[in-house]
Amino acid sequence: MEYGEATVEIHKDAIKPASRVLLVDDLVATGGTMLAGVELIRRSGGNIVEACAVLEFTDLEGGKKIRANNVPLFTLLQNDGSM
Ligand SMILES: O=P(O)(O)OC[C@H]1O[C@H](OP(=O)(O)OP(=O)(O)O)[C@H](O)[C@@H]1O
Ligand SMILES: Nc1ncnc2[nH]cnc12
Repeated sequence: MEYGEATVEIHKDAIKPASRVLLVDDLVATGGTMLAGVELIRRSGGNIVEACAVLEFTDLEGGKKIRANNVPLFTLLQNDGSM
């Protein structure tokens, strides 16, 4: 997602209506992957209670975009530089 295009899919029945969802990934870089997950979960009728990741590259501002979409995001480590 960071440098091109990718597809994120979910099973139609993966999220029961009004489910409380915790969205977990290892890394937030541009935020594209997590935002695709947010959209899929919300379209499926789920409520995202919180999202979390081990590492956030703050220079890419993906975390900012996720939080701007009303998703409380917790990241364990933040690095200002994306390797
Ligand atoms: O915030 P983004 O810019 O979307 O990047 C974060 C995503 O990139 C990595 O996945 P990747 O697609 O590289 O596959 P991988 O998990 O198999 O390494 C990582 O696991 C996240 O899911
Ligand atoms: N900048 C990055 N470094 C390492 N893994 C990644 N996955 C997505 N973006 C990445």
